[in-house]
Amino acid sequence: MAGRTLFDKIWDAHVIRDLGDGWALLHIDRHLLHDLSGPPALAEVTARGLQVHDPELVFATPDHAMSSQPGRNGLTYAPGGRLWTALRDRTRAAGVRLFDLGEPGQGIVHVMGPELGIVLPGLTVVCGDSHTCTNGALGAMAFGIGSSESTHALATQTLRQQKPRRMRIRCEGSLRAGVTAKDLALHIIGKLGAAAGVGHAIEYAGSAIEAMEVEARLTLCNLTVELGARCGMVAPDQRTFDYLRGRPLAPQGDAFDAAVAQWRLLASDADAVFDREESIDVSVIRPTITWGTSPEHAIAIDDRVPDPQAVSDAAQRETLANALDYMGLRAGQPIAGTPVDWVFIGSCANSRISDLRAAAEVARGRHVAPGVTAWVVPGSENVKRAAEAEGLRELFEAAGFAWREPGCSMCVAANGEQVPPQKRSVSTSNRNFVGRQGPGARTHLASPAMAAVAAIAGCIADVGSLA
Ligand SMILES: CC(C)[C@H](C(=O)O)[C@@H](O)C(=O)O
Ligand code: SF4
Repeated sequence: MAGRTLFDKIWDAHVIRDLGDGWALLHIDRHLLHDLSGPPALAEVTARGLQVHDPELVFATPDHAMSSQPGRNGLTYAPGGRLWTALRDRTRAAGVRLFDLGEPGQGIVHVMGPELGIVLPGLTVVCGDSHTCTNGALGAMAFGIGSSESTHALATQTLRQQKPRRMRIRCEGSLRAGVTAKDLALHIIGKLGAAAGVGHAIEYAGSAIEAMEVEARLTLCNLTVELGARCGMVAPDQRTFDYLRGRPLAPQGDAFDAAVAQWRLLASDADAVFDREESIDVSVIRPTITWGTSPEHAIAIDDRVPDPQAVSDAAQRETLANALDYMGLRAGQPIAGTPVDWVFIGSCANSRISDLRAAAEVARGRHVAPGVTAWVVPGSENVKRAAEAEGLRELFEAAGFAWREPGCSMCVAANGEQVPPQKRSVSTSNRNFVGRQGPGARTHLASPAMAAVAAIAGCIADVGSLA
């Protein structure tokens, strides 16, 4: 028998029944709920006269529609208040554990799952949210699902799924100073295109991944859905085990060591065959930022925005021209030096403690440029408390950044916090779609260090360019 990939091994271990044609009924180990997708799925279970099958495998937290205003509660943003109340009522009725506002554990769902040890190697993890792929960084098979799937999973703890093709992206070499997992992710999407992963589960491998801290792997896997793949993963290794040891919901003591022995077996076999293989030399990557309205519109900081006239395909030419127009940029202009109005440091892509430290390193002893509004929104209550304990809040506030409460905030503007029309934002989030941060808002995706540099410089600028 040919060797198996990491994905194959987890898939095989969860098949309850082979349904033919590549379809199978899978056992689901963890189901995460947030304030937008959780309440309707829970309501539908009840409406059908069903019950949550395994409430102890389901975990909930409010994140999307919650105000990030200091001192907020669930009602501060009124439309979110209805969702907050529904999530509280329905999780309580179903016996599902809720990590509520102000409690350790609350946060962006894809930040709190790994942080609490809810997500573990080898598990199947679902959530009604496309960035569930983030969790694959721990060696889990994690993917976003739709609302009827969420209802199905709540009622049965199973899901009917079609096995995706397997793709491996080998990342070899060393990242240059100032180049992060975010730059790598944007570089990969820019190079392969936003549809490269459609129909595939992606495994990131190679020396650059082995050298990468777990939080950086979470960032990389987070952007997998922007490659079109539902699932991105990294084989669990010693870094993973060290990250997970002692997490409150991970196995403890001897049980943890026994689990590690099993987790070590999950890595793809040396003779495993992937349907597609890509190779990236990470040593050539420069700090990377998007110029347009798709994550694939990624360029190096010292590049120029493209000229649509140089593109032969008419449809592609129009897409680029529209993106330039929306973004208020001129064909061929250097991206560096473009003035910015807003900076958002947050989102499930980049709001963990290592992200905040990277931004703080830039902000230390400097000040946000006049006319720039800069926010730091920690990814979770635990990240917020850890950052405050090490003085990052004071550091950011002294530098003129606003320090906010944890949640999705301006990543998707579902809590009413928006970048104003035609204003330009550098954001550490993962989507720069038209209107993503508010109607007419212009979003440039970048790393935390790049975002902090933009806040200080008042324009898009290279990391390390500050005096
Ligand atoms: C609102 C939610 C369902 C959505 C998602 O699925 O990803 C959001 O988190 C996003 O990032 O666009
Ligand atoms: S932070 Fe942004 S990308 Fe992540 S779950 Fe929230 S809205 Fe989606």
